[in-house]
Amino acid sequence: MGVAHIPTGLERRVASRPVTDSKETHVTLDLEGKTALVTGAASGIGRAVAVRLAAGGASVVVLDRDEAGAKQLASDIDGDFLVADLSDPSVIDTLDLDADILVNNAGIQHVAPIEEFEPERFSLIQRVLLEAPFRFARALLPGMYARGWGRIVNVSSVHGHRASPYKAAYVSAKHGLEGLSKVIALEAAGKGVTSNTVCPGYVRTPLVEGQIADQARTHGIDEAEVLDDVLLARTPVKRLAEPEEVARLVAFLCGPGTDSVTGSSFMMDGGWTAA
Ligand SMILES: NC(=O)c1ccc[n+]([C@@H]2O[C@H](COP(=O)([O-])OP(=O)(O)OC[C@H]3O[C@@H](n4cnc5c(N)ncnc54)[C@H](O)[C@@H]3O)[C@@H](O)[C@H]2O)c1
Repeated sequence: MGVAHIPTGLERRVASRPVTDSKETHVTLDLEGKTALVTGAASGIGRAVAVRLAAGGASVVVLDRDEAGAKQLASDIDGDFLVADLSDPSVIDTLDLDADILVNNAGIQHVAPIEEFEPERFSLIQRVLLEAPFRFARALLPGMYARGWGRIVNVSSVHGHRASPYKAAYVSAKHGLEGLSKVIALEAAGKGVTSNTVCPGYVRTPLVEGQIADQARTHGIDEAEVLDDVLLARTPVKRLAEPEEVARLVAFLCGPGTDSVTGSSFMMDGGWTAA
């Protein structure tokens, strides 16, 4: 995955757009005594989710393939870490897992026309984005059922609901994740366990920065044009979301008192799909 950075000038321009709702919300999360497993938590959205759940009182297990990042965050939030590469999701079955909250967040992206999309890369993206969430749910649901309480939040995407060209693997995996999340919700209904998806549009993280760089290369234009003419052109609020905004919604769905909120998808796309 590319980790190119948005050029400084551009970053300044985006940052200068006001975030009108950035004030801390006063929703208190009572997650004392709960354990949360957050995948892909060493960076971006997963990191922000792990920080927020820990602030709400949960014991957080940070899972990532990035050992240094996972270790550092676990130490910062007084949690634990697990190093696992989900490109082989069968590794999940070898871990001794138990948690009240599962946030399936780890993700990768690749942009190419179908005729140039290597099948191995297509299947890698399905494994990380779809098979791993299935295996995590399979491993954790029995414990959640036994305790009569559980929360599963799948970090999907606008692309779980609509397609863009050149993202065959990502779009199909995220559509699959939407279906998986609903099946889990139906099977878990009445057992105190919920399953939902959150569907961000564009969020300022290394993944989206890599995507900007990829698209600039594919179309032979510069990164500032990709940001303005592609990403922000689709986003009525005209700015990238911040990982912490996504984390607020994820944390709400992980909290108590939300048993009826299940089998749903929550768009967080700055108005993109409303248009
Ligand atoms: N950034 C966006 O604009 C955006 C928009 C919609 C959806 N999403 C989704 O949000 C989720 C998080 O994305 P992000 O933008 O924070 O990305 P990111 O690149 O900042 O973080 C992804 C994390 O996943 C980990 N990861 C990737 N492959 C892994 C593997 N094989 N095994 C273990 N860990 C692995 C990475 O090490 C990294 O820590 C993804 O599922 C992504 O599809 C992001």
